[in-house]
Amino acid sequence: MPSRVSDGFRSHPLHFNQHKHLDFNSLKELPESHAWTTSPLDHYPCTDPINTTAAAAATTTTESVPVIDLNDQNALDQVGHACRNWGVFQVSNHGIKTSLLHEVESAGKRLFSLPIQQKLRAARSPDGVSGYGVARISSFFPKHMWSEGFTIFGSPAEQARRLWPHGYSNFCEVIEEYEREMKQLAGRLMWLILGSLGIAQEDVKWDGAKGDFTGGIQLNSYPACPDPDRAMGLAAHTDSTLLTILYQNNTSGLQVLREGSGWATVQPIPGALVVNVGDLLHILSNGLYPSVLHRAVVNRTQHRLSIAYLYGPPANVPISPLPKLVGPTHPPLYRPVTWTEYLDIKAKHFNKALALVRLRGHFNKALLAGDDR
Ligand SMILES: O=C(O)CCC(=O)C(=O)O
Ligand SMILES: [Fe+2]
Repeated sequence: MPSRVSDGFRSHPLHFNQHKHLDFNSLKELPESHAWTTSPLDHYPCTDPINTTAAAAATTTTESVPVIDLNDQNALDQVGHACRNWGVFQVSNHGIKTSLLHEVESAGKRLFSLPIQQKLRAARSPDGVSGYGVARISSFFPKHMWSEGFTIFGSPAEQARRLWPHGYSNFCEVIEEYEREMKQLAGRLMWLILGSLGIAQEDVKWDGAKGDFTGGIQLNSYPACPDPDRAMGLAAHTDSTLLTILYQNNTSGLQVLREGSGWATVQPIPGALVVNVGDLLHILSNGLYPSVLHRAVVNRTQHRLSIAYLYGPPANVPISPLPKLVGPTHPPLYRPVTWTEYLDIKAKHFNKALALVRLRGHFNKALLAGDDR
């Protein structure tokens, strides 16, 4: 990860010793620290206070997230429709071998099944990016989440060596291959998504780009939970990425908020990948493609694993609404912001970040003044 992107995380250290590291498998009851007083399923932030309809819906819906076959000749139109109406879709025929998906899944399982003391040897440091720990968004919520995570930006070797001093090479090989393949797929998906907005490669200038588009891997583990209705796997959030590609094992848990309808479960489809619009694509598209609010719920019997590939632009490139999408009747809604700067704002203001880079000066100041963190 380019150092300047990691600066976005480092400027707001997360103090993990405030957070409880649990040995989830040994617990027969949900501890108070993890029991959400109101149903956690009703607890979610409003991403964009200007848009209150999203915040009004707390119910669930049986509607299904679109599934798109990338080999379908109508894939471009389907992607456009899904991004505009959902901010998320599933893809099949994406070119990633099922065997690689299975390998990365078992690498994740191997990691999370280690004894807690061993995992803590690779704990993410308070101002660090990579390693084992609780979700970064934990500090914004009064209760802990029923999950553990492992973040990898850059080479996995340093962290993997701490976990398995004598046998880390297989883990690293799998992760590195997964990173390479995901980066390629993410690039392809980004141009497909932009293509669906009528944007070609020559329409976009990545000003002053130093370095490459890049990504990181977030492994998430959600152990079976003795009291799932009072627990939260991962609280509602949007991703601070251009886009995220998520592989989930055969256990459901991911839910996305469909505006006007409620929370829709993203049913796992063997071999398929979930693609969601992140905050930076929301900005590039001038709000046409919404960054989707999503969360993970847990269940009583099955362990769930998910692997997110978090894709973003070169750290120093200002991201702003694309010129082709703005005009006299469509003024730009967001100011330019680099990935590093955006991560910094998100680390400090979480769900208010997108509203804070929105071009409404007086409104943003009011938001900052009312910041309740
Ligand atoms: O586990 C999931 O399904 C969601 C994970 C997620 O949202 C994330 O890692 O940002
Ligand atoms: Fe996410």
